[in-house]
Amino acid sequence: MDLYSIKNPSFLKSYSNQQLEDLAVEIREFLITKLSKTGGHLGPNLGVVELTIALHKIFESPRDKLIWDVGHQSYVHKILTGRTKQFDTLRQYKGLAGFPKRTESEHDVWETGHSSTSLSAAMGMAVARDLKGEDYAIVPIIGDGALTGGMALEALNHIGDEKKNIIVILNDNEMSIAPNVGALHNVLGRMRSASKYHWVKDEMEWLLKKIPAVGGKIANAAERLKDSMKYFMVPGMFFEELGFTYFGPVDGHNFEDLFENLLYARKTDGPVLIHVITKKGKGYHPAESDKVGTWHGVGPYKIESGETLKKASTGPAWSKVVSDTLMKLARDDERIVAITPAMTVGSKLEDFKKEFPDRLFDVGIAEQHATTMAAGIAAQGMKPFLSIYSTFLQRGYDQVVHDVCRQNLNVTFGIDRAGLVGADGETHQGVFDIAFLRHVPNIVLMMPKDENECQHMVNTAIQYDDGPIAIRYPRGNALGVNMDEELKTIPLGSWEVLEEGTDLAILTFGTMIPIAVKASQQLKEMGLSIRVVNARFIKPLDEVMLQQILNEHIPILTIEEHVLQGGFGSTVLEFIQENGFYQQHVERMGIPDRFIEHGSVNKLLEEVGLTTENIIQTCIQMIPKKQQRA
Ligand SMILES: Cc1ncc(C[n+]2csc(CCOP(=O)(O)OP(=O)(O)O)c2C)c(N)n1
Ligand SMILES: CC(=O)[C@@H](O)[C@H](O)COP(=O)(O)O
Ligand SMILES: [Mg+2]
Repeated sequence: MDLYSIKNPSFLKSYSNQQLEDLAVEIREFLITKLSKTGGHLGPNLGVVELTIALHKIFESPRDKLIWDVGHQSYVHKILTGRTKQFDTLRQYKGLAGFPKRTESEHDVWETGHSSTSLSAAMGMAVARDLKGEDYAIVPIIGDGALTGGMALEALNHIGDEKKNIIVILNDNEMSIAPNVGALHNVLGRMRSASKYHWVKDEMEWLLKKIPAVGGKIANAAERLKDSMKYFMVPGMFFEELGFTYFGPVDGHNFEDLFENLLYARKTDGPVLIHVITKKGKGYHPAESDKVGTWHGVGPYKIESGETLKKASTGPAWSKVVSDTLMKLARDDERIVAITPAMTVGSKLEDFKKEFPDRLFDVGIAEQHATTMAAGIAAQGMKPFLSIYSTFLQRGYDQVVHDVCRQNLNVTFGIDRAGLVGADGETHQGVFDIAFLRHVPNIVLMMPKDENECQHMVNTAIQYDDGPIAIRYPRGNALGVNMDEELKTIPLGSWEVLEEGTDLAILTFGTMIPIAVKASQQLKEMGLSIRVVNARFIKPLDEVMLQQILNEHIPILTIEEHVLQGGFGSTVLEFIQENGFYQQHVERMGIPDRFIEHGSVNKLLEEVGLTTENIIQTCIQMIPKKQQRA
């Protein structure tokens, strides 16, 4: 099959199993080759090649609804639905998205990116289908990692009770990003080793009923016996007890096994859960043998060796600066405990885990639990450090407000991936956390300009015992500046002037500092004197310095790699209004009121106007002409 000729999955109906096997080989080769150039979620997609083919053979997408949980494993689905030729642009600006996208295809019936939403979406679609009297299959595909997400369990609870016709495909590869964790993972482990429960049950009934006269009575007795046998034969009665008909374990790389179970499930009334066993990274040795999670999401690599092609980086990964500093502090401070919701690898906490195995907790994809657990740890006088991506902290918002800040507990938030993240696109941009945190009483919120200030901020947070405190830092690598030997504490709410200036003051922080300084230096050559202030504390503001600037009656420009609505600039505007500076000229630069799609961070910064050139133009427009002539 020429993958580029695929327009839709209908061709699969006429394919023999051998042809499907050949197709699977072709798709694997395609993925390994293409992603060696573009990068992407190679491991997850290599694991679902046969499963995706089987689903599109048995079901009629888009009439039947395939819902991909997280959606990082939807590349095969995208190939089978006519998007092969777009893979050269995978996760690139205006290119093919790395997750399902409704504007890309009618087969993408639900958009994902954040984990554990598929079952709730499926239930919603089932409610609508049944109320409208329509008839089609609804098939969420959820991984064993995503199943540890709280909302997945909320949905299972509801679906099982409402008895909706939904066919849940549990794609169990024993991996989240890293090896999966949790009691549910252990239950699945017992299920994986169980024999095929349903075939044993049905074959036995069929045989018993064949015995003339007596058989019927024995069959009834056996029925009662069978139900009690269930408890022995299906250790994972977990799903049956929740109201699902459980099928499994099914070999997710065996078409016959997949077809039998999918066809059986399709004619079964009520909710069904098919427990499919797959191998993450199947077909590419480096990914298949990955025990850490390196091949979950990768950059470009050499196919032969599996060696990833490292981009020239300036400084260390921001996440590593944070975790190394935390390790240094943890050696002398036994109060410190690190928590991650399933992102040990991404947050560079492997070394912390090695050195302090009893003081690192990977709670699974459970951000709400992680946040309130941190509160519980702090309530007992310890110092929890919750390392959590900005975008995933959105899941724990109520826990931040209700459990951490309201009780004023000493939780430190390491808000990783703060700012534009790039290739993962709009579901992952870390551009809302200032807006959803700064208005919460008791929280301190800061962002370092470089890795040296970052290590001091981690220290400042650990030494701070007056309530919750958050450091936000970006994805990728720091600037490559020198690191002080000794850790310092930074006075809370203290900003610093980086460039002196008398015509206009730029207030900014974090990743925007370099372009603000560059703009100021270029404007200086044009005769304009632009102050650049490192407003490294977003809450509390440095009210003394801000008051001084306001008393100079010079224009103020705030710049942030964060949404404008409710961001840092809004905080400055509120202060100005509350302090009666009604004539103050303020302009704000930041991310506009829309979702920012995937692409390189530099390209996205350009798209939203966060560039040196745009800062220069904005400053020129803000400074009165006469002043410029002076
Ligand atoms: C709410 C949320 N938290 C964390 C993540 C990061 N994440 C993406 S995929 C993944 C692991 C998913 O494991 P699983 O569902 O088993 O899929 P697999 O990669 O094994 O196919 C995680 C933790 C996310 N996308 N959403
Ligand atoms: C699909 C998903 O949510 C994760 O795999 C995410 O893509 C990881 O992001 P980083 O690459 O920034 O760790
Ligand atoms: Mg998994």
